[in-house]
Amino acid sequence: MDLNGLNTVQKEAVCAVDGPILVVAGAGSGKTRVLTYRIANLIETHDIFPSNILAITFTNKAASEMKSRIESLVGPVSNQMWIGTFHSICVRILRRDGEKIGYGSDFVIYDTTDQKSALKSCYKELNIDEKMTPLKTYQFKISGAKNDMLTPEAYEGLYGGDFREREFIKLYKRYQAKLKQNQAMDFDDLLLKTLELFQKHPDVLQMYQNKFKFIHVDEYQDTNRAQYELVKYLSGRYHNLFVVGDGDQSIYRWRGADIRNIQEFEKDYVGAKVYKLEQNYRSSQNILSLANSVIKNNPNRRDKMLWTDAAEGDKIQYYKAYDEKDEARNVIEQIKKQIRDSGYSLSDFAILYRTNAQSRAFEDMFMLEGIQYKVLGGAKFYDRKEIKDLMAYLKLIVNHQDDVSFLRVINEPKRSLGDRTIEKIQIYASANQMSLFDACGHAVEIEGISGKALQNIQAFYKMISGLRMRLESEFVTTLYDDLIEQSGIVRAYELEKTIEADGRIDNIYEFRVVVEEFEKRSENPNLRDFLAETSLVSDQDSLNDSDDAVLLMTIHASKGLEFPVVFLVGLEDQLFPSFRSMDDEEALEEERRLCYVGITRAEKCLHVSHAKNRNHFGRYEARIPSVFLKEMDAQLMEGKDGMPEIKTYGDKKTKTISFFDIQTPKKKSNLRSAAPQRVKAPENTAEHFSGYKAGDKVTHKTFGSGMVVSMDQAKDMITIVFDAHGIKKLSASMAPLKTVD
Ligand SMILES: Nc1ncnc2c1ncn2[C@@H]1O[C@H](COP(=O)(O)OP(=O)(O)OP(=O)(O)O)[C@@H](O)[C@H]1O
Ligand SMILES: [Mg+2]
Repeated sequence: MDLNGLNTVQKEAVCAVDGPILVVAGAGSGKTRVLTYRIANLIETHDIFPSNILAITFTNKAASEMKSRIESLVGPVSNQMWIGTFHSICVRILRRDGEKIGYGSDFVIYDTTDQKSALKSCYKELNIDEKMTPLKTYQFKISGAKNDMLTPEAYEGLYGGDFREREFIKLYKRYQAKLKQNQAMDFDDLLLKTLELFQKHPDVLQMYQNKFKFIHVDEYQDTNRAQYELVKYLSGRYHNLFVVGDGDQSIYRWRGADIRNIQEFEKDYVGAKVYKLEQNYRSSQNILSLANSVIKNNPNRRDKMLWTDAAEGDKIQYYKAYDEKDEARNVIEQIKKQIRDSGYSLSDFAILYRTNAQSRAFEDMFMLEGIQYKVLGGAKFYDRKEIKDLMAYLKLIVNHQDDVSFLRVINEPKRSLGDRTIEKIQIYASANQMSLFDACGHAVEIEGISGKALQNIQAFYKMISGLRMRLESEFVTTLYDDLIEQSGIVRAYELEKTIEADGRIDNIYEFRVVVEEFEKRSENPNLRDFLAETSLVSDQDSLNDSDDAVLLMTIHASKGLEFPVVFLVGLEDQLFPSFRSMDDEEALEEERRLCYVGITRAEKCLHVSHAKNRNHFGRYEARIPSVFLKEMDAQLMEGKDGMPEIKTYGDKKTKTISFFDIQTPKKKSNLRSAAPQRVKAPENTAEHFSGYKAGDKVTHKTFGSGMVVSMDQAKDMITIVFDAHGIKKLSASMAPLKTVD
């Protein structure tokens, strides 16, 4: 096997075969690359069967990237290997063997929204007031208990105490019972139930221990207790466990991740070999030094040497914005400038922020300018109402027991069924111990349901049962098409005749593309697997590599990824670090690690910014720059737009001057340029404009056909009136426009 793409230590780690192995190293040092090569090497050089290999990654995207890299190294035999996230591996195990602990292979997976609806009905049944205890509070508490592997009973044993704890325990028990009754599991359950299966059925565990002779885990620093145990169980026989990670990038403490798992690996796995990688291949020297100037403020960390062969590179670009709109405006100006001056394309840029809500200011500005962008995670595709509805339909087709999905779609689109009618179905179902859907099969017997309501319920029952009968024999796309047709969901939106409804119809067809793609890539496509896969779509997964668009995502979602140019925005106290962490030392350290992750995503160029004012939940507030910004080594940075240039102060004597000490300079003459720096129009802009003139007919990728109204060369702006979307001002050089003859 060709190991030329590796340095000496990387090679040693790749070639180590037996026993527990830990690779610890800073960001961008090739940990994921080593893990990938090692798997290929096991197959190629040591003739290990791919079916004896397990690789656990942090996101589905990382899994599919690894799959294709391994496939390119060893060919299609790689298909027999298990690669996936903890959750998807557990789904696979439970689909095969879950019946031993009382789950049919058709169990459904509840995402956070389903989880909330289930909780909501538990609240109702137990008379818990949502105003006193928001759903989120107990949802979080349940997840916390599960991450610590505490069942309701175990939790009760530990914290039986006061009224609120007793209320919580009651709720936790009811919630678990409800899930069981619906043949459903939430994300945390997937891990717990797998562990339960292994504990109760040693023969099943043994089978998997024998199968997975070689086990790999990427991003090991972010494993929680349950994940740690799972790995421990699976590797219990052969002890061939290969994990890679970086303590400085542990950013999921709030989800129960325990940094000690990596710190104590050598104790947990006796005889473990440890490799440390020190060369960074991702970032320029300036970016690395900046990352170090921040992370070194965390006490209790192992200091790592991280160096690079790469040149110093560009200075870090700093921008103090007036408010969040100005921050977004600056980002777009910089993107345009770098595209013109340095030949980058849109997909080379990523905007990273602390909270999802920050994306809006950027989205608005991108839309205004007609620049393609993509938001990873957040309230995008899979969170949309119509997609949730369709998922619920599909879930109900697969699993009739699923009351949560039933309630979501029974009256969607409207079937003239009032709350009273639904209540009657609920009463009948619970009296006869059947699911709500099954109760619909007995609708004639239900007191008080007759006429139109009865007909509609029966039609609904017939439709879902009919689709279910064809589950095994039909293409998933055919089922999907028939569902749309028979449920009347599109027709109902068509009747609304609003732009919003049109958008929803578009999404429903967009979702069909998702189904179709699934069908193309799976060996044995079926609806159950489709649902399992889509329920697990994590933040990173809506990313489609081929599209040329600027990427927007939270720093959490950017883990493991890399981009030529990164904008780290919103560096303000209370936002980043988040307000929750301000008085909690450990939480603040976690935020600092998050900042380290953000900085180290950048390859060539990093921009950091903060706003002096920000609209925060509808209030306009003055903001204080982030403590992390103060920690960043000022000498590596370059100011802009009215800010003093940091470089001017970069002589040796003033080396320790903090970035913020120099914001109000005494001597003006020290400033290199205090005047706002205008982006110089590049030589060839005229050509862009000479391409268009007022009256030209054009087409735009998103807005369709339209006519040029006017142009402003200095601002790189072109105004177009679109047939279907009205007047838009777009960037002349970047908007995806074509002239029509
Ligand atoms: N020996 C090498 N020669 C050339 N490029 C390398 C080498 N090792 C790693 N790289 C490249 O460096 C970049 C970072 O590697 P990789 O993503 O594996 O790092 P990582 O340690 O997993 O980072 P992170 O901590 O962010 O997950 C990738 O583009 C990878 O292809
Ligand atoms: Mg990695």
